[in-house]
Amino acid sequence: MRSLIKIFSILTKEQKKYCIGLTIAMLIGGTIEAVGIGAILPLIYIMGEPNWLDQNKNVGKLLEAIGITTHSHFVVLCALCLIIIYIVKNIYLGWQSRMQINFVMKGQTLFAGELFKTYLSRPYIFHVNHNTAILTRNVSSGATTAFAGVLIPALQLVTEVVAVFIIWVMLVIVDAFTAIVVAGFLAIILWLLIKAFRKKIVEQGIIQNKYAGEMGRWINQGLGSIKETKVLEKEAYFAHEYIKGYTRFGEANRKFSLLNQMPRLLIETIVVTALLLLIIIKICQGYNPMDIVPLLGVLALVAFRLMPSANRIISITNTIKFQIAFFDYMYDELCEIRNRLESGKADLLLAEPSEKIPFSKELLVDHLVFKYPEGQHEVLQDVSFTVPKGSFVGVVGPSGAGKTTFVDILLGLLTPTAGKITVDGVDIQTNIRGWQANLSYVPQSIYLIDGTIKDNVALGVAPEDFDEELLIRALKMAELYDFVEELPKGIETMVGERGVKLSGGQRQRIGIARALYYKPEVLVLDEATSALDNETEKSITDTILKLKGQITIIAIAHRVSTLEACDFKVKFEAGKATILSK
Ligand SMILES: Nc1ncnc2c1ncn2[C@@H]1O[C@H](COP(=O)(O)OP(=O)(O)OP(=O)(O)O)[C@@H](O)[C@H]1O
Repeated sequence: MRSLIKIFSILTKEQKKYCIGLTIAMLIGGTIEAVGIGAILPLIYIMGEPNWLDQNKNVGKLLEAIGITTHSHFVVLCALCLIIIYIVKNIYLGWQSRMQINFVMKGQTLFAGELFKTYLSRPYIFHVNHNTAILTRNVSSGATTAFAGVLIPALQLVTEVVAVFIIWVMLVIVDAFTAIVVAGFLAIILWLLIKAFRKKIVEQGIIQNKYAGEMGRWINQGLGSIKETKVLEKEAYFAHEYIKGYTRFGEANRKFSLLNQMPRLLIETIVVTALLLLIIIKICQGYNPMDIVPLLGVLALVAFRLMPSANRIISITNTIKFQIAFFDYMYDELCEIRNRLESGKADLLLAEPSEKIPFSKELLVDHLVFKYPEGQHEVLQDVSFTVPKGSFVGVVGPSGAGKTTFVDILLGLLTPTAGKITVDGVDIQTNIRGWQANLSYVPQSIYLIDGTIKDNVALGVAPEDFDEELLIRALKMAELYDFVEELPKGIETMVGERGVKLSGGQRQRIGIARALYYKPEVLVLDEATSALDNETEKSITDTILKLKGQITIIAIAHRVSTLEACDFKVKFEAGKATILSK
């Protein structure tokens, strides 16, 4: 019940309405199902009673009116009615399944998309602290678990309980006392079994969930660094770690499947044993076996009608319990999505590019302090300097000095612990998107999508906004144009996953072309030319320098040649920054 309320609470108002409609449809479906099962009994009864029409004169008269006078004709009529009941029942159940599948698929698609949006929009520091494999698992399985793993089983549980109740009422009509005693007996067994297995099943759900993430992590790590994996001959290591995770994952699934089978076998054993014990006791008490046949017949009928439903109830309850750990883990995020969808703010999450913050004078780094949430000490301590618009600033310093951290703050990815960066007096933190609209960034390692050169340079640009002239200009500036021109497919050449079909230097130059395509006001380079040979590096630096004065360049670099033309250098060391004139 708690799960049902919880799962219901993640739905939007519209989904709740649909869900209530679906529940009603499922209840009707359950009733029709029960009626379908029950309807066979009267047919069998009538077939065994050749004098039925004589005993029920009123019905007989009615049937006469439609030309049915013999018992055989009456049986044929009943059979035809049953055929119609079954056809109608199954058409209805087919329609109900369609409704159910539509609801699940639409809900899953909506929530999975929103979950991906949620993660994309989380601050950079969230991604620093979260493993991508876990986020991938959440996006791909979170919504499926909520809808197909918990919500639908919960609705099935409700309908199953109602169907059982209807079957039970029908059995009460046949033999009230026996139906009540057997149902009470089955209910106690059911309750005891659900209680006995609950803890173990939840435990296995937690384990399965944990190792699903672990497996993803080892796949990413092994395949993501395939070169190192091969050269260091670590194939066996990654395979072993993955298999270790999969074994635990498989073990949890195996235990769950076993635990899920147990109740069915136990119920059957208990019910059959109880019936047979009853025979033995009655015979020991001196009853004639023939005398106990009628009682046993009814008992067996009640027990065997209710047993499959009892099994289904346990199986559905167990499935929910198995999934509930992951659902609970995802609950807050799913609620957050619901709130966003209901407030109509879903589209604001991935906002359109904002208006640029005007940048006409200077960029001021003002007493900047930064400490990583899980870091031991301040990486930046009271860093201050000014970058006039149009200047070229070199950022230098030993490894681990905080250069990338500074750049990440400048890019609006990290929030300073204290101090600020202002653009013409406006704190960038007050309008990060507006500030980012001025920026282009070339990181140390470029991430290329598995698309064409054009897709990678004009990344995310809609076909109607694509500007070929800008692309050619950017390729020329990044010293890539000649290379691309020689390719049979030119800018339509596929680069392979993460650009595996290109050299390191070509990948780097695509990154530079990508940054230049957007005609930024501020170009931030983090070791952007370090993968290039001296000649190409010089020629790209010269091209970029032609932009000097028009755009502001902030470049982390180690090579003296890259920094030759800079206006001044900022040296980071032990958290402090000092200005070095060229
Ligand atoms: N997520 C993090 N949590 C805690 N500490 C971190 C985190 N990321 C970086 N650091 C620490 O912050 C310090 C500065 O790192 P940063 O990457 O900014 O240095 P860097 O000057 O760019 O080095 P390099 O030239 O080697 O790239 C390092 O001591 C690093 O260990």
